[in-house]
Amino acid sequence: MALTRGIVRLSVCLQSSCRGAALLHSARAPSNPGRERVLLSSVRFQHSVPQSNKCQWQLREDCLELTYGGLVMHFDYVWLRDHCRSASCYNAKTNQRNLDTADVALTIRPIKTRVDDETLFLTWPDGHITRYNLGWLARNSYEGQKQSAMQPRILWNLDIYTNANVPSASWEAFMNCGDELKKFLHNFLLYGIAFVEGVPATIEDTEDVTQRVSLIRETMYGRMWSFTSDFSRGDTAYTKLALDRHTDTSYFQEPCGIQVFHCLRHEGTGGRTLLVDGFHAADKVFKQSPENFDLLARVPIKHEYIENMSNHRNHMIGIGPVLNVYPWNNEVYMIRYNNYDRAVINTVPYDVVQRWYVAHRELTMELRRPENELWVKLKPGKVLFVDNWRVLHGRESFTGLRQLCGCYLTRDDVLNTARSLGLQA
Ligand SMILES: C[N+](C)(C)CCCC[C@H](N)C(=O)O
Ligand SMILES: O=C(O)CCC(=O)C(=O)O
Ligand SMILES: [Fe+2]
Repeated sequence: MALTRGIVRLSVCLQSSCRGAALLHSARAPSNPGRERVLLSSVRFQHSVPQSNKCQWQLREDCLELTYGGLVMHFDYVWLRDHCRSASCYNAKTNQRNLDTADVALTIRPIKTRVDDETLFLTWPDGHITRYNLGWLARNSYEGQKQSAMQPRILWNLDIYTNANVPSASWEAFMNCGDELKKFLHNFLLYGIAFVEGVPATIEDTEDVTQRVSLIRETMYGRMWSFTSDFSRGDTAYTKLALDRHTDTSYFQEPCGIQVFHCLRHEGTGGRTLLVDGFHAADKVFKQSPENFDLLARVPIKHEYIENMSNHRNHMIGIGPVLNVYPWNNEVYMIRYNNYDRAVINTVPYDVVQRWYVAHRELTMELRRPENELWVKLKPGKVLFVDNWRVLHGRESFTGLRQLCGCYLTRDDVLNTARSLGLQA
């Protein structure tokens, strides 16, 4: 009877591992190496008392299987010893591990196990007792992580973004009030773009705005940069030409996380900014052709920046797939897409190259659908933050004098600020 229940639960678990296409899961159904062992196992499930309690557990040969809150979880025994949060194993003041993991026998198993209410108690061979809150285990289990997104997002096209009526932050409130900053970051995390309005049109004031959110990521373009179409640098950005949608610094091993733009002046025509949600396009590819999604997530692609100006010489190379996904849930966390800066493809054989071009074409078609394009004219006062790991930007060609200032931000520091305000990031 208990064994039958175990099998039923396992099949539920197998199904649930395929859920969540919104996370951009790959088509490949995860294999479950534990399945056969459960079918052969004759170990009985233990119920925590009372019987009606939602927790069940059994000590299997190679792991502790725990069913709690509708989730079947498997914990390796060394893991259970290693993550002990007792005062001697873990310093709660610094949130650092004290225990030396290398001291744990790789064959360790608890000599006594019990569950009461919300706590799992494990007694180890040396008498040490580890306590785990069941909710903590559920949140920190592989099975739990697999089902949830690291970062909740709203994937958008023009309609979705327009209908959401996302407010811009207003400069005064943004600079002085934590709540306005929190709302701004909340929107930024959801949509990958956010605006602050009413900012004085100077480089200094733009810098002050960014300092509310993060440290600046200095690059070979400088800390705060300000540029016009004077071809002072060896890149198309420094001309009046149109730029198709792209992410910046794809030629860095870690592309810049966030880009800030503030148009300080424009006396002329054109020059609108184009924004496209790269994750929305990736999600479409995933749903239409998982094999293409897989290629974009696996084939390593080089991007390169070679600048040979008299006063600026740079050679940058970055390598990584177009879509970077978390392997445990296939959630996309970074898109690297810049057809201008993409370097020679020489990391895969020709037949993979052929399939990769097909996949790249499908993604490009999605990125180019007019209904996915958001066009905005940046005006003095309006500062735009773009998640450069998610939202592609471009610009219309223009005439006249156009001066744009801005900077890149360190992603870690933006997320750090968001977390410190209580946001999930
Ligand atoms: C923003 N700023 C003008 C400083 C740099 C422009 C960098 C342009 C480069 N092709 C890239 O996409 O990374
Ligand atoms: O001129 C613009 O609006 C943006 C140019 C660009 O893509 C960049 O500076 O990264
Ligand atoms: Fe750019």
